[in-house]
Amino acid sequence: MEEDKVRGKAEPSGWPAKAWSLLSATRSESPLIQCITNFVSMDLMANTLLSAGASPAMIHSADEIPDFTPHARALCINVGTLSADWLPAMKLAAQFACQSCKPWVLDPVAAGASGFRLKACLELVELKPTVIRGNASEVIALSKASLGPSKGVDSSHESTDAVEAAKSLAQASGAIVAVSGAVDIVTDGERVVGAHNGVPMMQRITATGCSVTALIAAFVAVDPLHALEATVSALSIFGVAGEMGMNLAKGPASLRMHLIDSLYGLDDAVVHSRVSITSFS
Ligand SMILES: Nc1ncnc2c1ncn2[C@@H]1O[C@H](COP(=O)(O)OP(=O)(O)O)[C@@H](O)[C@H]1O
Ligand SMILES: Cc1ncsc1CCOP(=O)(O)O
Ligand SMILES: [Mg+2]
Repeated sequence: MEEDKVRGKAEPSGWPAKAWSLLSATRSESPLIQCITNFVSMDLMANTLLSAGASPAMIHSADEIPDFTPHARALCINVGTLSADWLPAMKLAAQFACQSCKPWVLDPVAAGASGFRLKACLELVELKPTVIRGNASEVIALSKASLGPSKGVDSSHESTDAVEAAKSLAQASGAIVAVSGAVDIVTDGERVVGAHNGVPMMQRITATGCSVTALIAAFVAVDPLHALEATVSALSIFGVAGEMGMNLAKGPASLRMHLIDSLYGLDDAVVHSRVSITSFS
């Protein structure tokens, strides 16, 4: 019962306890997370989930979705290397997740880079993701339903430029919307909460954004009734792992390794001293 209280809505001063409770639950429950993701991120995403205690399955064939998706605790869909033949499976999996009352999380990689990609992302948003996590340029493109001045998968905006876009996307879609960056912003359309952890070098490793989206799926899997809290906690915990990893790293390649090791080794004391989450409204 005590655990239920801690897993509920975090009071402003209760964020570190909330984040620790969600990481602990992920370690003890080892939720099965189905990931339909891009070719670049498959390895780092699976290793991020494993190091956090979750159980990843990179299963994307439409032939397997009716049998498999209802058994997953959450689904992560990432359009990073999208092609027309993958989209039907993504939509089918989202539909199965919704029918089975399982949370699902969308990563709209490079949403504003092409008309094909933007249309696909908008169609996926129609299928009611629990959480949408992108960088600022992706969230602005999705919110305005328009192509952007695109740097491809990287952002040309700061996360703070995307607060209004995130709120309006959350209101229009019913999803929790997270914008990653120097400060990670999370909103349900009304509340706006920021996670202040992480290091700039995380942008120099491909698929850190994809991987934190999968970690969000794991945290939402263990606390589906508090998706905003789970989302901001996952972003903060991943950022703390980056900070701890940076203490040992010499550059992006060793940060990739040390980030994973740090996520695996995070303890109560480090989480309580490092998690930095504040409410903006
Ligand atoms: N300037 C920064 N300072 C600290 N952490 C950052 C910074 N930029 C990105 N991050 C972190 O790196 C991870 C990936 O975010 P981001 O680069 O925005 O995503 P994407 O790779 O999808 O563009 C997130 O955990 C985010 O918090
Ligand atoms: C480089 C690249 N190209 C297509 S998907 C991808 C990975 C993007 O990963 P992230 O959004 O986490 O930087
Ligand atoms: Mg990304």
